[in-house]
Amino acid sequence: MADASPILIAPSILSADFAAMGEEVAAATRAGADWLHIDIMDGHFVPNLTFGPPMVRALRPHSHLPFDVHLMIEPADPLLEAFAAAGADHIHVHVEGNPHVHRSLQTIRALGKKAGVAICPATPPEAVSYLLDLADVILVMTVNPGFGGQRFLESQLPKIRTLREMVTASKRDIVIGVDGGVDPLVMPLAAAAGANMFVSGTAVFGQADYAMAIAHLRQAGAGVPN
Ligand SMILES: O=C(CO)[C@@H](O)[C@H](O)COP(=O)(O)O
Ligand SMILES: [Fe+2]
Repeated sequence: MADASPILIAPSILSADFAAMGEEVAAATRAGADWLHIDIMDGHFVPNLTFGPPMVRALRPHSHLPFDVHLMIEPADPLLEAFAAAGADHIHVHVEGNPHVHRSLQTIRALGKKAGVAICPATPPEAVSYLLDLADVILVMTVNPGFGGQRFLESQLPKIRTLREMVTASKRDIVIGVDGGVDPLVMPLAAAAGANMFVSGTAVFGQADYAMAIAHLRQAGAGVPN
């Protein structure tokens, strides 16, 4: 998961134009995104519905960037193979709602993909402590999952700090991502707490100039000691 850039920006297509998704993905790619974040919602684990593997497959030709697929579905296991086959590069499974999440991560890795574990605001950081041997990414939800455009929960900053300490102690190269309400004001706070991947929907796709929006986020998080 090593990257030349210490800061990874992953625009979330949840805030893109659903009627022009292929072009939106291509535009975010041209604009300098590092990963593309794809939110999968099932109307059960979260109170909203988005799309499934066919959308991931349809978008695949529109970008060479890693597809970062955030599964807000319960259960996730029956669909891991389908998302991998559709073109997902990283697959995040929630610790909540997936009692055998360690096995889910094993499955994702066996499929040749990066394994991510996502953690909701009300879940303590210790919930991922027995997953550090497998996780490539920890995705810290900084809003309650289900919708874009919510306010960043500053209550999650101590959790990010704790997770950074846990990752350092594990001696594994695990990306810590933040997802929800990320904008240029939030960037230095989350980066200082130890995040190095930043999902942003509204602050990218809600702007007229995606390249400027991504550059602004990157700049705001750069050079922050953690
Ligand atoms: O997973 C989710 C929401 O559940 C996120 O990926 C959102 O799509 C982020 O959108 P903004 O908060 O940046 O608008
Ligand atoms: Fe997400």
